[in-house]
Amino acid sequence: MASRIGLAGLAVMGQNLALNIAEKGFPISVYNRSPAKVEETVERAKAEGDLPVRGFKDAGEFVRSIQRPRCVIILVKAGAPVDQTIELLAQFMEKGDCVIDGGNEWYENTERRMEAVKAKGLLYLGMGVSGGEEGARHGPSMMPGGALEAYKLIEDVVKKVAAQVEDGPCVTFVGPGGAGNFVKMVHNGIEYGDMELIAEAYDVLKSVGGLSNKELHETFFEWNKGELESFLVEITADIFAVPDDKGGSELVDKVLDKTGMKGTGKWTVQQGAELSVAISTIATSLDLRFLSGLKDERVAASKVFKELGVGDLLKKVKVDKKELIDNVRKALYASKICSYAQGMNLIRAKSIEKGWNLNLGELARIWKGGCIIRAKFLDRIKQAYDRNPKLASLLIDPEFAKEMVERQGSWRKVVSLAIEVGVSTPGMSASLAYFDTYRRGRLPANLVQAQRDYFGSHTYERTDMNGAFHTEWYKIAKKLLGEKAATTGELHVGSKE
Ligand SMILES: NC(=O)C1=CN([C@@H]2O[C@H](COP(=O)(O)OP(=O)(O)OC[C@H]3O[C@@H](n4cnc5c(N)ncnc54)[C@H](OP(=O)(O)O)[C@@H]3O)[C@@H](O)[C@H]2O)C=CC1
Ligand SMILES: O=C(CO)[C@H](O)[C@H](O)COP(=O)(O)O
Repeated sequence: MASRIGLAGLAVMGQNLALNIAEKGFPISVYNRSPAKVEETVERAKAEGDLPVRGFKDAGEFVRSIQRPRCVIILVKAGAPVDQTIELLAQFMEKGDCVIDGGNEWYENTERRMEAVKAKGLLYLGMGVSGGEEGARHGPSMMPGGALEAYKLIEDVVKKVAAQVEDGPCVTFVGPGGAGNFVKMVHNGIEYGDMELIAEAYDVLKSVGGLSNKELHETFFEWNKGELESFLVEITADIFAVPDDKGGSELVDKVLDKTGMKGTGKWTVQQGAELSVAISTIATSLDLRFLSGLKDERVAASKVFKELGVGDLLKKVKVDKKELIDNVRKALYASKICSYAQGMNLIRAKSIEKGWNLNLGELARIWKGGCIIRAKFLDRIKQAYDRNPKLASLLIDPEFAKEMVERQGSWRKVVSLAIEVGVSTPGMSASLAYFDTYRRGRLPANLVQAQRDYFGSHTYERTDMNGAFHTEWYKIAKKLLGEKAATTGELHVGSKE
């Protein structure tokens, strides 16, 4: 009997997603470039409950083993491997069949491929999948975008395979074109932000508060019972409890402080710049990955500044641990709100640019389970956008605005304390600065505009009348201040260039 669906690419994600699909009752054919992974997957399928998985080492036999219209999920390395896999499989696919790329792909590649396969009569979906190994195996969050007609071909499968939350499966048809990949990309940008903010909370608690790994485990464990309840806080609590199997204390202390990355966070920040959307918390978390990479430089710099006395700043503070833990919890929560607000604004900006008509509330809903950023407060983010789909920013949703105001005192204390003792909290600081900038009706941007007009005749607008204005700042200042300088000798005129 023909399989309901096929999956090509049997590394971490593909292998686990294939077993998940089979376990949900959909017979599946699997294929991988290197045959060893095909055997491995089939063996796992047997061992994990005699699941209906059929392995193929020949691409043609693989495609022909699937019921028509054939749907094939591809889960290989993003970029050229996806093109090569499509080229291989498309030879055997027929009009009406559907290719679904489940990788972390650049959305424009999806749009290009969608057009390319259309010539052969094939349908195409770019479906971001989140949840890592565990999620893929037992229920990920999935973000399919492309042709609705294509989504309808796999809707029954993905709805069963996705993580299930109280208001449905964590999958939805995101939108046309590369919308699914774009949304997954921003999900990953938010993931970077969350991880950086959690790391800063850890640093403050450990470096300033002197918490042991045991205390850190207990703190994060407790936090996970409240407003911060989330997958990343949960796994952080676990990490502090894992001993080093090579001896000594906990393993986390032996992990080199250099963060790796595959690219989706960088794309998110590039898109922020492209669309003129401030995503400073997310951008800061990317910068911190760059700075973490400069391990040798940082070690050398720490010696230079220690000799000059900066390394001793920490010794000067005494903190109340309980109060610090409470303040850091509130600072982390408020910072997270800023980060999610930024990510959502980026998605909306893209949606407007591309005419995708994305539903932010529904996106928050499908992130409630299965994915890496799953968190209790996503339900409230969903509600905020359901209440007002045109909400300019999460920050001004009445519920979130109130929460930020309630936490701003603690937030400021944590950031000030960190600055005082020289422990950097760039993500929390960037979030606080974002909040403080966004909530101010008047910024010093008037001075920047005046400077631009002074040196480049770029013109400026006025607060009290319409139109573009230019002032001969230099000439006026020279005349006015030059005269004064001549008489008092106190004032000086700048130069035009
Ligand atoms: N790992 C994770 O936690 C997550 C990964 N993703 C994304 O899912 C996708 C798959 O990720 P993952 O499972 O980690 O696998 P990898 O990204 O490590 O890719 C390995 C797979 O790609 C195949 N491959 C590599 N080059 C080629 C090629 N030129 N032609 C054909 N196949 C090729 C490999 O085949 P072979 O065995 O023959 O080398 C193998 O099946 C990626 O886009 C990734 O970013 C998304 C969410 C989470
Ligand atoms: O997509 C993912 C989770 O959602 C992957 O785990 C991704 O690899 C994470 O990004 P990076 O490797 O850049 O930290």
